Amino acid sequence: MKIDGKHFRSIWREPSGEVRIIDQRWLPHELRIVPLNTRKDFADAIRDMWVRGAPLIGATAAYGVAVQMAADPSDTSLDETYEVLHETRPTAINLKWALDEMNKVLKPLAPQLRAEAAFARAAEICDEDVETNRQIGLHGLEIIREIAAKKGGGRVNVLTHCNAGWPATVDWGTATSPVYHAVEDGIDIHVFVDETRPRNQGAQLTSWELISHGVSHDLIVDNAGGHLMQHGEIDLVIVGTDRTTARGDVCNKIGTYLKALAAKANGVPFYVALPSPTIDWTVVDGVKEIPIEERTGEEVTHVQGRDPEGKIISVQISPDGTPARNPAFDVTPAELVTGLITERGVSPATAEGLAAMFPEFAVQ
Ligand SMILES: CSC[C@@H](O)[C@@H](O)C(=O)COP(=O)(O)O
Repeated sequence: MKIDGKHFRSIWREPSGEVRIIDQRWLPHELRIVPLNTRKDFADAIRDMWVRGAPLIGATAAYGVAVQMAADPSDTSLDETYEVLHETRPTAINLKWALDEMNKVLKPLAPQLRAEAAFARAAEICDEDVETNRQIGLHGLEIIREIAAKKGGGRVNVLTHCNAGWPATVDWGTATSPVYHAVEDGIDIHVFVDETRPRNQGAQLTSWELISHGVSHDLIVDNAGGHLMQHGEIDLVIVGTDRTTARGDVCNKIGTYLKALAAKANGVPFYVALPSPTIDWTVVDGVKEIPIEERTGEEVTHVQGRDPEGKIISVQISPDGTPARNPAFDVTPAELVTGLITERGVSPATAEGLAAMFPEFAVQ
């Protein structure tokens, strides 16, 4: 998508061979592009959220393997790299998926052939992500078109949580892709953006990308969604996911579950946009089985923003020494999900629905 009219992906390889990312810690206030040169750079970038969002975490890990293969293509190095990158963040399954994809290609190869093959597969993973998200957008567009038609062409209001936009993927985004396609289709569409405490991905990233693309939106506090639904101001919810189970339980940014409950209580359709690498076919009960990342309490006791001089600063908002819990994700049970918007179409959030859509992956 575009920044100041120029097309960007969230990760790319320069003609010189260097892998670069947008360091998302400074958005929306500063656009900092940084190279990732070593395995440690890649691990730090994922763990400390220079990059974030399930699909982008996977793509970054793939390039991390490639860069390490250029430095040391031995079996030991390949195995260690899997471990080092895998332990950076526990919840998004795309990380493991991408590392497994890399291993599938690299393990059978002689070490001297690994670097080139690794860069080629990492580039493919990125291209596949872009196309997958484009397809998700087209399937999501059908849902939005139907709602627009029911409203006689009136404004379609979408609520979204966290950032499941293009900075969370290689391009297009998952939850935002249907929105961008709707805009292109000429549909009058408006997005309510949950700020998404504690890291404020909605306030800092979703608002930023929607402004950049001229998409009508309002930033709202996390607790406003239920009120807006009660008053008929939301037509549908679309969120992303970090891991979806074989029966359609959806793990996503903390707070998603509360939005799903409010949507159910108010008869608002609740959709989840997901590329198939986000499905963990080995897991059924999301609440019991998905590891939920616990991040530092400092993300809760402090907020980051720009001061009047334009400097990016962190401000403490609670008393000194306040203990804080910071679970980063929650699980929305499948029965609260209206549908899963995948690259192959919209599936019901059921084991049967997902297995019918992806028969080659479903565990029998
Ligand atoms: C397309 S992204 C879906 C999710 O990855 C997104 O909504 C989300 O929860 C991101 O969490 P983050 O902690 O910023 O990596």
